[in-house]
Amino acid sequence: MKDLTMSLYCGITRRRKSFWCCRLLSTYVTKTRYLSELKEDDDACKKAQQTGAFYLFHNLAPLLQKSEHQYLAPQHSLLASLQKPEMETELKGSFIGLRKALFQLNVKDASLLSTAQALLRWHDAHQFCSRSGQPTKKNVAGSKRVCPSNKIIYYPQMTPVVITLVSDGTRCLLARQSSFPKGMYSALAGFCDIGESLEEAVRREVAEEVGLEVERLQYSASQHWPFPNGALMIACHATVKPGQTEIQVNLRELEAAAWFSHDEVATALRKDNPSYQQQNGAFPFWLPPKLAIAHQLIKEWVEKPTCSILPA
Ligand SMILES: NC(=O)C1=CN([C@@H]2O[C@H](COP(=O)(O)OP(=O)(O)OC[C@H]3O[C@@H](n4cnc5c(N)ncnc54)[C@H](OP(=O)(O)O)[C@@H]3O)[C@@H](O)[C@H]2O)C=CC1
Ligand SMILES: [Mg+2]
Repeated sequence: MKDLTMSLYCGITRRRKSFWCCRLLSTYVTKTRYLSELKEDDDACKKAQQTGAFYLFHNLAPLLQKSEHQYLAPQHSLLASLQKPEMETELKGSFIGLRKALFQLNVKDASLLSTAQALLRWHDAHQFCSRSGQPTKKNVAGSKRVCPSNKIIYYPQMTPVVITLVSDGTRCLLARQSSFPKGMYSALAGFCDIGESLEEAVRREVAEEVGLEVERLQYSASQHWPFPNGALMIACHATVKPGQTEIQVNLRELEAAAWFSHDEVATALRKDNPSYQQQNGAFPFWLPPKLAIAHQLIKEWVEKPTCSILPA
């Protein structure tokens, strides 16, 4: 049972009724302030847990129910202690790896489960103070851990990753790693180095991976991404100078990279993930699923390939 209780993640969805202010606040502001209060106030958080809704995890795998071609993520109120098999039988579901299920969940559940898993993984990896070596203690909300001997507070950390769709004005550059599913190409991604700005990370990653110099870039959006250990994906469009488009693939990082025409990309975007192999043994070209920010970047480019981009 220890595993299950350790892995409970509190996703409180019901608002406290007694919360009021002098002026009328929007639902979003009220909810945000309530959640912020729960992070600071252990007693309020314990109280909220009595009426809150929970996702269940076991060894970082959420409890899900299979329904046709999708997974459902049921929420539960506080549960009696049960062993894993009884829990699965009782709740008519099973604990399934997030990597397997993520693309078959609705957007809200996928986002909450990814956040919950990242938080659980961080707690699991920060059981001890790196200064004193003593066990750290988590607050009730799970928003921080404190070392009782020297009072150092540890907050959950995120790793920034840049993801860039490079264009030469008419084509876009897509690449694949050998670990990607067969035939899938994506935008260039890379972890930010310590001390780097977002712009510097984009320029370095593009130079390292495909040997090109970025001339202009434009921020698009960001996304929390649960794999491999949770990252903040920061997505940008970038252009290279016309006439300086010869790719030199860094084979230590990528299996292949190539320029793709607007038509090729627009056609691939309309297709689902093809799992079949063609007669010549090759796999058809396809793109990351809708939930991935790479898909959003590529879709934006297809819809507006010549959007104005700022100097890098
Ligand atoms: N949501 C989306 O649409 C997409 C998300 N991604 C995600 O972006 C992430 C980064 O892309 P990727 O091309 O692999 O990154 P990189 O190009 O930076 O290469 C990864 C390598 O960098 C090293 N590295 C440096 N810093 C870190 C760190 N903080 N954590 C882990 N490894 C680090 C590791 O090398 P070593 O093992 O030798 O130490 C690792 O194998 C991936 O985790 C991937 O899941 C990628 C594409 C699309
Ligand atoms: Mg990379």
